[in-house]
Amino acid sequence: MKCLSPSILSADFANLGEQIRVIDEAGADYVHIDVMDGCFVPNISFAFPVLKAIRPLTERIFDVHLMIEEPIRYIDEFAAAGADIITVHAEACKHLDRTIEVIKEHDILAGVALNPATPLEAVEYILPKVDMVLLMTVNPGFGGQSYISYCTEKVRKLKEMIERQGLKTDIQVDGGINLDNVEMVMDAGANIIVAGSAVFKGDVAQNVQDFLTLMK
Ligand SMILES: O=C(CO)[C@H](O)[C@H](O)COP(=O)(O)O
Repeated sequence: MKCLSPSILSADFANLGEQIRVIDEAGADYVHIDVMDGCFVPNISFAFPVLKAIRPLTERIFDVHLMIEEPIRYIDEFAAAGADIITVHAEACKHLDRTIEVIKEHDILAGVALNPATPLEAVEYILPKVDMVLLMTVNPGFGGQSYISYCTEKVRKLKEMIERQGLKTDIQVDGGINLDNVEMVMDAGANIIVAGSAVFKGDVAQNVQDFLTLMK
């Protein structure tokens, strides 16, 4: 299953509700919600109040990417605010296994994310417990950066690791994905595509449709 997950970090916040309606009507599968704490990453974005405000606007999957230190402290709040998937960074968790367990207790999907330079071994043992691995393809913190080319090989190796373990874990890529490189990352094995600036710059509905056409 291939899914497009537009990152609202790049949306026009003054018209956030309207932008969510546009991506929903254009057929985006997920809404990617980047939560940043100014500590794990050098930027601060938004959290529960924004999730709660936009939750009634769409039934699309809320794909919540927590770029925060020790996310275990806030899993209950994000689940209550309407998250369908919560992804935490392996680098941000003292106890990754316990954090994943807490997400699963809410009967929602659990993901684990890795920064570009973090080796895949960091997820080897947790793979059977997670629904998705998010490979960052830029250094997290900001939209609009360029794709880091060594990440393509990393996606391929993750796909092999997943297959070796007999699993069907989703592979999400996030950062610098656009209409020119989306087929390359899908060929490498990614099936959940996050795109921020490539969706929200210009004609948002057309951009979603262009991605979905290439992702068929
Ligand atoms: O997680 C993120 C930043 O940390 C964003 O989701 C990501 O950068 C998407 O933005 P763009 O597609 O513009 O690169």
